[in-house]
Amino acid sequence: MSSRPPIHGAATTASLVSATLGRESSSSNKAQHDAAASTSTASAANPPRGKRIVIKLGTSSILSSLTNQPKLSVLSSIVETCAALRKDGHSVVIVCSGAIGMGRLRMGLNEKPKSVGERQALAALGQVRLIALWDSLFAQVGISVAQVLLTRNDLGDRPRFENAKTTLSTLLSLPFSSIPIINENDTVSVSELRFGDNDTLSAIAAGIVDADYLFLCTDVDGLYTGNPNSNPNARRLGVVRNVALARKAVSVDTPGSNFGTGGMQTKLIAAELATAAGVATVILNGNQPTNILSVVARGLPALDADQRLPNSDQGMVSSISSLLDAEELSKVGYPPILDPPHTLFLPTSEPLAQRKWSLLHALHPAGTLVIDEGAFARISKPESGGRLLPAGVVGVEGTWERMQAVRIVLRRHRIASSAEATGTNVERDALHHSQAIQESMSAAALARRGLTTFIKSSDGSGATTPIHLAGEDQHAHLAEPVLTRDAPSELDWELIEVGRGLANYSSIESERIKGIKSSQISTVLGYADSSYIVDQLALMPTEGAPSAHRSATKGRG
Ligand SMILES: N[C@@H](CCC(=O)OP(=O)(O)O)C(=O)O
Repeated sequence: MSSRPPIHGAATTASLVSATLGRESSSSNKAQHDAAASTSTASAANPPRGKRIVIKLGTSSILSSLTNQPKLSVLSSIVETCAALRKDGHSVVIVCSGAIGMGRLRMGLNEKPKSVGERQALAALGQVRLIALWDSLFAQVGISVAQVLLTRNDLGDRPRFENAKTTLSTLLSLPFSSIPIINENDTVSVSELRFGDNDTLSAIAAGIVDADYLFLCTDVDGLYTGNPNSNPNARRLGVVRNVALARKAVSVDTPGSNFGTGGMQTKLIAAELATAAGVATVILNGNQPTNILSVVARGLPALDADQRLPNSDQGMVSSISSLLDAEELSKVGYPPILDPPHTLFLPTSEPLAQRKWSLLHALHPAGTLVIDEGAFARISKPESGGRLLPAGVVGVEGTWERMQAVRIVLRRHRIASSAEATGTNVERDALHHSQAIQESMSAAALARRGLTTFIKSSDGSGATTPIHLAGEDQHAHLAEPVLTRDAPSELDWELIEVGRGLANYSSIESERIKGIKSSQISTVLGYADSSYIVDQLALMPTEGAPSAHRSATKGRG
């Protein structure tokens, strides 16, 4: 992730920081690097850097489902926990739900709001109470809080994303050194522009502030394979190294709360987003917030790089367990059963750079550019520089202005998807020369993702021949492979999201320049601000992954 401004918390003490640092090694993860730097070089000139910690509090952590009243003792404990973290040099951001619940409490309503208007009105009535409560509690320990309300739209383009980042960084730095308290701006969020749950919002906030830890506080002790209240065989996951694989071990029957909108599914999505940004993510019980201190003090297991999973392996690794087992943990001096109880998701060993992570996960895409296979082959090459020419664009969907984020969706033969699914065979009756060009481009793109494309004989013998990739470069100059057979029917195509980027042209302009050469842009539009239709393009770590953003649908050609 990118560099950050220095953190100025309260005066640091040796206690928790040194306990944390002492456990960590020179493993590849960001937190460990930071910690190692702190232990070895701490001096007045180079003060130890505390952790940046995001704490997400669900409605169930704030309000009692029995009395509907604020859990004052829990809230006070959160305040004491945050004060202790800051005293030890860490900085804290809170993402707090509960505006609608507080609004219901204020207005004496037992029922959940039915209409959007009611929800928005209750959020407006409740948010003021919520922040007033926090303000008065934190004032007791001399800490200033700052209210930050965000919508998806506020993170819709790079300038607004950077604004949010600057505001949060400034709030955490001197002379402010405050605790930002973030919530979704429910009063103006409409359904398609909502985060919907604060788990996702907290993961995005953790990525924005370049956090070391994200704590997802909920009403159970961690992530269980089933509902521990009804299933005696449900067990809590300990240290998870791959969220996508862990998801498979978890039943949909995991508990959520009555008050909130999230559940374990949204926590898994949040963990996936945050760990991809290099943020260790912890699910624990919000009724014992002081447990956060112990988890931060213990630090992360000191693993070698090969014991961790890189981001690009999400969903594709079967040989390594998604969980660290007791033996692996004891080897690195880590308890096999986590006490206090929680589930720890390790950050990926190769966190995405923040620019790429924000494009893939944080910026809200305003629309879609559909590209052909030739264009996909070109943008898959490092030398493409993350830029897309208009020539390879075959479709424009949605409405956007310049510099807004857009999805890049590959339109490819449905047949090619079987290559991805099986990793081996493509059935094909015959290949015309021009089709072979297109196949080789597609095969090359798949090969760069570790997949091989084969031609399977149609004589029933089952013989397969790998597509030879040597010719790929000699065809790379072709702007658009030419098909000699009839255009495929719409059933022959499938659409799959392969990345995201920032649009250099609005959707209206993009519609006019799609499929043309860059040299023709000024003729068509009367001006040409860029030869590329998209800049700063980020491809998904593996094709179409992560699953939360996967969009594989059959569509029109
Ligand atoms: N923004 C909403 C929170 C949405 C919500 O319920 O989230 P959560 O309790 O975390 O599942 C509110 O403040 O009421």
